[in-house]
Amino acid sequence: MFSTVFKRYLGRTTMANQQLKTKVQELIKSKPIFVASKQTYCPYCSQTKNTISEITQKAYILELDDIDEGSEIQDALYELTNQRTVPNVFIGGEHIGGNSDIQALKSAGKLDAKIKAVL
Ligand SMILES: N[C@@H](CCC(=O)N[C@@H](CS)C(=O)NCC(=O)O)C(=O)O
Repeated sequence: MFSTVFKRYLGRTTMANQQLKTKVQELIKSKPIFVASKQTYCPYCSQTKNTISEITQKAYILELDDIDEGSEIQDALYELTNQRTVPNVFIGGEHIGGNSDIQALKSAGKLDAKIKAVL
């Protein structure tokens, strides 16, 4: 009995996570710039958002600490990118990485063109 209930619960959970993962994948594909962020305590997120906002206001920003499904979305992003930390940035559907990757692109003089190419 317990095992049946547990399996049903697990099955639903897996399905929900798969649906969420698919939703996240769709967002990443459809948004020119996608940033998973945490607004309450993450200085790396602030720096990334500031850097991107110097180039465009069109970034799609998901504040994971501001939404109910935030931690499940963080799990989905981990499965998709092997990166659990925020910020987690995609440009034109391509996984860029975190703030250090954004700052490295900026320092190399490549961020501006990379962003403008997908807008
Ligand atoms: N090297 C990373 C550092 C990012 C980082 O450490 N982010 C922290 C928040 S400031 C994090 O994701 N901690 C785990 C969590 O919040 O779940 C980068 O450049 O983006």
